[in-house]
Amino acid sequence: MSHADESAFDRYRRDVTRPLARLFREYGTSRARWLTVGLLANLVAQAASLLPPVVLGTAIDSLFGSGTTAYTLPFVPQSVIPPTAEGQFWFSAALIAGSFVVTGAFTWVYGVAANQFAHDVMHAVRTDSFAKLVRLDMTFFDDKQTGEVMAILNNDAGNLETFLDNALMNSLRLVVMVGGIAVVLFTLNWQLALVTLVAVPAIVLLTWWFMRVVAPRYRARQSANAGFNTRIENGISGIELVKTTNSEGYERERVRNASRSLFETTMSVLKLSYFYRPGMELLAGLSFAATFLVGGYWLFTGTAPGPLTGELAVGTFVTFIFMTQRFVAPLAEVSNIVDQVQNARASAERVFGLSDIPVNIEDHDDATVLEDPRGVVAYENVSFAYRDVFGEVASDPVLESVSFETGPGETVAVVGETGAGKSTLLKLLLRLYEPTSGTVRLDGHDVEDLTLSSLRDAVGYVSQDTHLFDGTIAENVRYGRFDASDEAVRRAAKAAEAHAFITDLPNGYETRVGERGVKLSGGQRQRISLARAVLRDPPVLVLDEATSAVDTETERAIQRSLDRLSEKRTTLVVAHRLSTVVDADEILVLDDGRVVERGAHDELVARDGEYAALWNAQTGTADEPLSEGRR
Ligand SMILES: Nc1ncnc2c1ncn2[C@@H]1O[C@H](COP(=O)(O)OP(=O)(O)OP(=O)(O)O)[C@@H](O)[C@H]1O
Repeated sequence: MSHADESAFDRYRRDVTRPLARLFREYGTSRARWLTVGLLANLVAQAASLLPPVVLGTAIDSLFGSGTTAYTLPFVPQSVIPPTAEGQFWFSAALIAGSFVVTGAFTWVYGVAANQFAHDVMHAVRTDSFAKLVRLDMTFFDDKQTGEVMAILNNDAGNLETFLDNALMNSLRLVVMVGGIAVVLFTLNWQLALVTLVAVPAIVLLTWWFMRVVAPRYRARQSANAGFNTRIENGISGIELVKTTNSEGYERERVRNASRSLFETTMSVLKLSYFYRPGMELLAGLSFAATFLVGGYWLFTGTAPGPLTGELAVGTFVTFIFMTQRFVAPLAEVSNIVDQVQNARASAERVFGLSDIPVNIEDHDDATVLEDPRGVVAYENVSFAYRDVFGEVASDPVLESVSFETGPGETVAVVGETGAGKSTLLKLLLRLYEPTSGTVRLDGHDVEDLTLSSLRDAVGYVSQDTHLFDGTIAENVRYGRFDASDEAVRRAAKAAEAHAFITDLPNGYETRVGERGVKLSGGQRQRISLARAVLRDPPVLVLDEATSAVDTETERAIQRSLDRLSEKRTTLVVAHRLSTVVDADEILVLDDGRVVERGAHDELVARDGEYAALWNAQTGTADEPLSEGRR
């Protein structure tokens, strides 16, 4: 049974190095303008917000009360400061108001730029991930890890966005705040600054420890989340089976287990946060208390405490107190930032894990575009075994040395017991999988040497699983030939014996099907799929049990129109109902991946072998000795 812990993502994700750096490299550099504007605006906004406490401190010492100290501001040339006390007062007021205006304006700029950057990156990540997804080999989808895929496109993209939008800007704010405050405080009074900032190394150490310990726990939580999604997705898509087999309890239990694992992994992250968050707040608070204690004592007694020397002005102390408070708020945010960074790291690993899964079935560099395909199909000694996503053989041989040839106007039917390899044989022509040995040719070209689009354009394929997209009937028939005219859609539907039932629907061809529309029967769905293939007017038609769900009469009608259609076409069919293949030019009887008999219907019946037994069983014409001989 597949489980999120063993998925293809995990294998490739493990090898992703420095995922966040890669995110910037692959997505950030081309959008560097927004990022730079955002970062610079953030820098200016934060720097401006540090000004008011400094101005206040200076004003207290030089303008208010008995203040006699000269009016000076760090980094401000004396020449721009007015000479009179009144001028200095208005200057201070203007600086304070101005700094708020600058902070407001630049916060707006940085908000716009950061949002633009983050959402643009996310848009690219989402679309790239989906583009990669549809390129992946079928083997990937055979694993049914769709829940995990959805998690990448939803959760992971969201986590990265929070990181790019929030965490990135908040960490810059933190660096500017702590760095800017440190510079100002050291300029004002380096001794008291040492007291205020003594907690910083401890804060750095605590954060470093937290990030190291929490990282694997985040990864486990993300895996558990994906596993939970997969579980839900599987349960819902198989709901009919769940109900008809009374398995609601079983499914509930499986979802409960997946949810418990999500709960436990989340708690294991939170348990660490319980220590980290209060630890940070405590350290930041201690730094505030130490500043108040040492600075307050210094002012109160008028002498520098302990080894400290010199004087402390009241205004400087006020600036220190304000600044220390400014410094507590961003520090308390560190835990959020760490949270977002860890989430984003795990998400980026998964996004790049997906992007690193190799695609084996794609156009070779020198692939040929098949022009004017005729439809000559040849299988030469084709053997095949299914492989897993990692390219390792995952099944016993499914096909062994199968050879046949066919061309325009001919029909080859493949029959045999269930699991004999019939569908697999047809899928190799579309290069959904590649043979382990031997060659499949179309018009003399190895299908592996053709471009996938020209190959698949030349082959109309109706599979056992008929899929209809949410949309109108006409849109569904048109799928793959999006520019087909209404008239062409009707003609195709008529050929597939679908026209009559479609026109009976409330809105005819414009009736919506799927999630929000009319539900169709299995036979109706098959006929729409068939119309879709017919509309594409390909030289090769591959029909895998394409009429198995329609009644015999409709099947005959379809057969007649297909016969007309297949006059110039090459047709490969898989059918369980042998009555539909009696007219085939050649019938291949597959048994356990080998062609055990081949020939036209009459020859095969006369040969009295495997095919004759199947035929007799289906038509009920078996005479006793034959059927006994078969047993
Ligand atoms: N995606 C897959 N991965 C691994 N094994 C597979 C896969 N699809 C099919 N098989 C195996 O390959 C064998 C042939 O399957 P295939 O679907 O070709 O048989 P079939 O003759 O078309 O059967 P049916 O008549 O039931 O449709 C089976 O044993 C099946 O279990």
